[in-house]
Amino acid sequence: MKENLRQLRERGGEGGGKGVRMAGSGSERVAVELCKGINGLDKVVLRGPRGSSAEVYLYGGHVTSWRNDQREELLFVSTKEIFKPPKAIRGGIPICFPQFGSNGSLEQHGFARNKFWSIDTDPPPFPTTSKSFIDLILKPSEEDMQKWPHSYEFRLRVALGNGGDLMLTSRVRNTNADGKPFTFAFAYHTYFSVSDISEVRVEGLETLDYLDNLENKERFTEQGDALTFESEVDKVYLGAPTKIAILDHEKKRTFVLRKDGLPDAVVWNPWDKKAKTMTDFGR
Ligand SMILES: O=P(O)(O)OC[C@H]1O[C@@H](O)[C@H](O)[C@@H](O)[C@@H]1O
Repeated sequence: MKENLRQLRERGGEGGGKGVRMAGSGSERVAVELCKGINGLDKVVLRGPRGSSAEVYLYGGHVTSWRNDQREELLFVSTKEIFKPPKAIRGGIPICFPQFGSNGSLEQHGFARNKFWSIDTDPPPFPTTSKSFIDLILKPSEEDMQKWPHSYEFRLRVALGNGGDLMLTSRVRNTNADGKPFTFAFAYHTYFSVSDISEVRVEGLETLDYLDNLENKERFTEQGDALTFESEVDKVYLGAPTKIAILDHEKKRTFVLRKDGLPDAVVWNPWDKKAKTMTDFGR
């Protein structure tokens, strides 16, 4: 990665950005490019060898785009999103940290999605076969420490695999001077782009217990086959398997999610009524 970043700094990329070109591919695609996004915010563009790409804003450490080899967008970002800090970006992959939802005294989903992350120039080793990846880091400011008195380093690697798969890896290190332990919650709050929601089903969560956020977090057991959507859904599935699939019949596309070290899975769809109350939510 050091080499990757050194090249990123030293070579000029396209569009006024800084980039590293795909070695030996014969193509002009830049594997990692730092450039300006909407409202001049810094973003990193990752490009795979056959057309796939991803975009990561340093604001929020937020993935805002993921395209497959056919260059189809796989993530939803609201058309009403204004990309103006300190508001969190609506869509893509918000990072929830150190709190999920309203389960604590901090703002909803914690503060990491409202912070400017940095490019991590010297991350601890983490092997990858991909050339298209970026390491970001978030450390608390003094103001953050007033709200949440723990010192940490949150490292996020976003990697685009050679087959166009997107992989996010998070590492949180306790840097408290006295070594005092702390607890935190963490989630990737991914917005997948789907067609007609009535054509979508989720496999892998059936028969699990869940906490229903629409029923005061009461615990229920999921019945029946795969999950389908007929109204607003906001459920936390407990002890979810490592593999979950989202099948979109209309688009004839399946997302296969693999997770490691994250016990639960949240399914949220605001449906039309709640979506209309969210000023930044639009297709
Ligand atoms: O609007 P936010 O803060 O990004 O949260 C989106 C949704 O996130 C879900 O996880 C919450 O359970 C919902 O209640 C919330 O509406």
